[in-house]
Amino acid sequence: MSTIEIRNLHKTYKGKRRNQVRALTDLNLTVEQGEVFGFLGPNGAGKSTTIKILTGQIAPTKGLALINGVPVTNPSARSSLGYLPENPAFYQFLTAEEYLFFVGRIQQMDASAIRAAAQRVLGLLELDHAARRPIKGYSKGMVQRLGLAQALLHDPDLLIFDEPMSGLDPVGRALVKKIIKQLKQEGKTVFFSTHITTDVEEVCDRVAVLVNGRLQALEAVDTLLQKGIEGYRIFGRMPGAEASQRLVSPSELKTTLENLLQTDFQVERIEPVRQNLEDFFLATIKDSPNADR
Ligand SMILES: Nc1ncnc2c1ncn2[C@@H]1O[C@H](COP(=O)(O)OP(=O)(O)OP(=O)(O)O)[C@@H](O)[C@H]1O
Repeated sequence: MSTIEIRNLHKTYKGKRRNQVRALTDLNLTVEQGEVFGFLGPNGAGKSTTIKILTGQIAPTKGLALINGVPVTNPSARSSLGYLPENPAFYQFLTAEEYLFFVGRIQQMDASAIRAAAQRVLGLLELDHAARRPIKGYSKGMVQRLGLAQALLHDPDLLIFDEPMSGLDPVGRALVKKIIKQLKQEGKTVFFSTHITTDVEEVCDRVAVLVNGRLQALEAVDTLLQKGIEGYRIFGRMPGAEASQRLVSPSELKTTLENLLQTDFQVERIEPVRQNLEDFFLATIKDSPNADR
């Protein structure tokens, strides 16, 4: 059974004066246990809409979403779910410690479990120094990190993060990526939306690209990077000579190496020259027939 299953999902928002917005059209995808899954798409692609459906906040117009086989309309689907919304907002007058206590109570944790878990997540998100300060004095990055802390508090098996790196500086982004990798090592499933391709490239097993509410691509990140290989750079030197390098196409690699082995050229290393995920993402959006952002 898949951890997340999305079947033929459609969502149309009804605007004023019959202005309808079609946010999702026939979306199908599954996320398996232990996967880190990147949900990539430009602004307005339908990422938050999908996440709001998965977390039971809005209903789809048509189709079905399941968590561990349970329809998301059933609250028990969310029993082991940690969720970070796109723009987390908190009671400004509470301290982080107080807020986490409030969240822990909602998760039906007892006081001593909340205290231990709060200490753990505040440490993980590097907020321990500010734990007793009112949230109103927090920077944007601290608010985002508190959003992640509350999602992790009850140690859920599935994490759904809507743009987890949003508003974070490079140090904060690196910290969140490290946490996502740790979650994977613990066997957790992570589904997160973003429009930043490097975040996906560094931490995700698979990526789905959504454009104007339609799934345009769904691939393993490794496969994508492998597919994007445009050539190889061979580094080496002739005895006593300066180091040199040459660029060959994938089809030329074998013969070039065979020819080099007939000479005294010493091959020092071979590096693939490839498109990155950003190139793939931009090409996917460009090729999309309905890219009218
Ligand atoms: N409550 C709503 N009422 C009407 N239209 C909406 C509503 N929420 C979202 N939309 C529209 O649905 C489409 C998808 O929006 P959504 O927020 O899901 O995209 P997104 O991929 O999360 O975008 P972003 O990266 O900018 O957050 C957009 O055209 C948006 O304007």
